[in-house]
Order: sequence, then structure tokens, then C-alpha cells
Amino acid sequence: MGKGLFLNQDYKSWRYNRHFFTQAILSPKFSNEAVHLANKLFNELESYWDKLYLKEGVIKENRKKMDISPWFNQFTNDMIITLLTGERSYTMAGYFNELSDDEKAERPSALVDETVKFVHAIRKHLMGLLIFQFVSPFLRHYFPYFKNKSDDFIRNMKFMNQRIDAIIKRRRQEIENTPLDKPLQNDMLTSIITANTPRDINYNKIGDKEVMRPMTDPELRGIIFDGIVAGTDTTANTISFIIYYLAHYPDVKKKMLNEIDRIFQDDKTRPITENDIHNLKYCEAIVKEVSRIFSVVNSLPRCLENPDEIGGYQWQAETIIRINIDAIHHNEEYWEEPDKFNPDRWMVEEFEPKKNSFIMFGGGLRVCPGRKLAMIKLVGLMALLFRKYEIDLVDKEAPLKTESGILTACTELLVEIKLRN
Ligand code: HEM
Repeated sequence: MGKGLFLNQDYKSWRYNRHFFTQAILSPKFSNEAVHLANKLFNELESYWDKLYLKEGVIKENRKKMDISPWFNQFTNDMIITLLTGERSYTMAGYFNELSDDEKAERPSALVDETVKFVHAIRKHLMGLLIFQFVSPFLRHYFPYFKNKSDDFIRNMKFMNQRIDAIIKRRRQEIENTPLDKPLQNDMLTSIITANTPRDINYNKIGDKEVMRPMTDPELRGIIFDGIVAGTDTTANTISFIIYYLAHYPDVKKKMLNEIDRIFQDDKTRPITENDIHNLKYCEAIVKEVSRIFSVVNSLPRCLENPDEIGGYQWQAETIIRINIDAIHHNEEYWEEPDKFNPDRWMVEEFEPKKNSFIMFGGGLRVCPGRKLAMIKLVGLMALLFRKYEIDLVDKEAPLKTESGILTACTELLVEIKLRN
């Protein structure tokens, strides 16, 4: 942690990592792969929903209710891990196995167990970081309670690192064994390993010297880990919030369904394309408006390089400040009727929010490099879900259940799901 992007405070190392991450994630072949994978994983998700909530016997028993938020977590986990590492992830299958009484997912159980363990280790690692941030080294060494926690954290980190290192090793070997005229996979790891080598289509021997050297395994591990962490819960919780807002704003939902039906006509099964995603402007407006009203990331940390005046007060260099995203997204100086949920505000021709007033993806040098991928996932998932299914909240009066830490996470979203007529 701290060696990749997210918590990396060494500017030179961050800049180097960021260059490769951005180059890989913004490439057309990566976006293509993301759309292809979204279709594939959605088919898998549907096969599990069908067995658990939609088939006839289940409907008769009135078991069609589900907590949809963990499904979104598993879906985005599988998508991000596969896109970043080039190795299939099976956490949806693991979740299905956990819920299903009799049938098991048609996936090799060893692979399912392995990915479930890996994702569990990542979550455990994130929780455990608190112990290193807030508990002093003295307590961690000499107080058995903290020492046990700390030892467990280190064991877990070793397991996680070994797992990522093994993936990197396999990918390096695969690249080495693939003849130069044969195509490679489109995942991020492959792109980064081959960057600045003759396999790179943009290969240019005389470039910026600082970014010409190949990446080391610990650097690769750092950015793959950060990408998995930053790209999963952000997207999964945002789609849960979208479902919640759509259920409370039937006019918005109707307009969205009209847009989706206009684009897909009656075809509820053809794969969605990047072009469809580009044309779903109202869906994109909904993503932005939900994120403005109820942003999954609630604040951004920044450190002042020089003394500065902020909010009418003088602050010394190296002061750490937190930018309150909610306050900016609801500020009357920037937004007309800021508390009104109104996706149409984004549909006004040439509408652009005032500078730095819409920061769902942050801003400046550190702006989220995954924003294009996030939009592909969110708009794509909205189209795949709503062209085929009717999704309603079980209890419209119930408040949205959330828990706030670094992110605002949806802890439960009970819905009823059925096929649209
Ligand atoms: C709805 C989805 C998402 C939201 C709301 C979101 C939001 C953010 C925010 C607010 C930041 C901090 C930016 C700043 O400090 O100015 C950030 C950073 C980051 N995001 Fe995202 N993100 C999302 C999806 C993704 C995805 C899909 C990825 C791809 C893997 C990703 C990768 C990253 C990375 C690596 C950083 C750290 C960048 C750095 O420090 O240089 N994010 N994101």
C-alpha cells in the first residue's frame, strides 16, 4: 500500500505509475474489452438470478425478493479483477454457491474458492490498515491483543502479495511464450508489462526517459491492487444508489426506459455496444445526478504544498485538509435548486457544471483515472438491467441503508425483480 497510486506520496513514483495506468485504462482495446466483459458477466449474473429468484417454482413460493447490493459487489469485483489481471474471477459464482441450497455454479470449485479467498483477503487488508494507522508500534509489539491483530494482518498481506505476484509471473510467461505476430490479451497487466517493448504498438525508443524503463513486479503489484480496490466498491455502491433513486422518481425511470427502449427496440438480449453506451445520454445524466446528490466518495484529502488562504483563514504548508464533496455538490452558489434530484439539468445543451463544482471523480492531477471505465460499467449495467427486468424496492418507505467510512456504502437494498412485459 502506498507504492501504487492511491496513497503514494512520492511524486516521482506516483507519476511513473500513473502514466502506465492511464495509458492502459484509456486505450480503445481496454474499453472494448470492458464492454465485452460486461455482457459476458451479466449473462452469468442472470443465470444465477434465474435459478434463485426468477424461475417459476421460486416465483410461486414468493422468493423473488433479493438484496441486490452484494450482487453488484460481486459483479464489479469479477469485472475489475478480470480486466486488470487477465485472469477470470469467480466471486459471483462463490456468492451463488453460498445462497443456493442445492445447485452449485458450473465453475471449477477450486478456482471459485481461490478467488473468494483472494477478495476476502483484500477486504481484510483494508480493514486491517486501521491498526497500522491508529495503533502505535509499541502497542503492536508488546500488547498481545494488538500483536495478534498485527501478526494476522502481516500474514494476510503476505498471502495477498503472493497471489498477485503469481498472477504477474503467469502473465509475463504467457507474453514471453506468445510469438510477436500473435495477439495478446487486452487486460491492463499485459498492456503495462508490454509497454515500451517491441510488443507495444506505440513503441517509441526516444521518449520521456523517466517513463521508458519497464515496471518492476512490486510496482505492478501496487497498481493492480489499487485498481482493484478503487474500482470495485465505488461502482457497486453507485449502481445501488441509482436503483434506489429510480424507484423514488417514477418520471425519471419512465424517461430512462423510453431511452433504453428506443435504442434496443424489442431486443432484450443482444450484446450492448460501446456505441449504445455513448447514445444513452439520459442514463449518463442519471449517473451524474445520483452522484451529485449522493456521492459514494464523500470527501477528498489534500495536503497544502505552500501556505495558503482557504475559507478566509491562513493555513501553514503541509496542513492536511479534507474537501467536503457533499457540501460542494449541494452549494447554492454552483447549483440551481441543489437539493432537487433532477437529471434533466445535465441534458440542457452545452451544460457544463461550474469549475470544480462537480467532483464525483475528484479533480486536478489526481482525478480518478477510472472514470471512463466507471461510466461504461454504470451506464452499461443500467441498460442491461432495465431493458429486460422490472426492479422495485420491497419497501419504498424504508430509508436507504448505508454506512460511511472512506466511502458511503450501501449495506442492504431489498428489491423485487421480475421480467418486463
Ligand atoms: C463510480 C465509480 C467511481 C468513483 C465515484 C470514483 C471516484 C474517485 C475519486 C473521488 C478519486 C480521488 C480523486 C482525487 O483525489 O482527486 C478516485 C481515485 C482513483 N480511482 Fe476512482 N472512482 C470510481 C471508479 C473507478 C474505477 C472503475 C477505477 C479503475 C480501476 C478507479 C481507479 C482509481 C484510482 C487508481 C484512483 C487513484 C488515483 C491517483 O491517486 O492518482 N476508480 N476515484
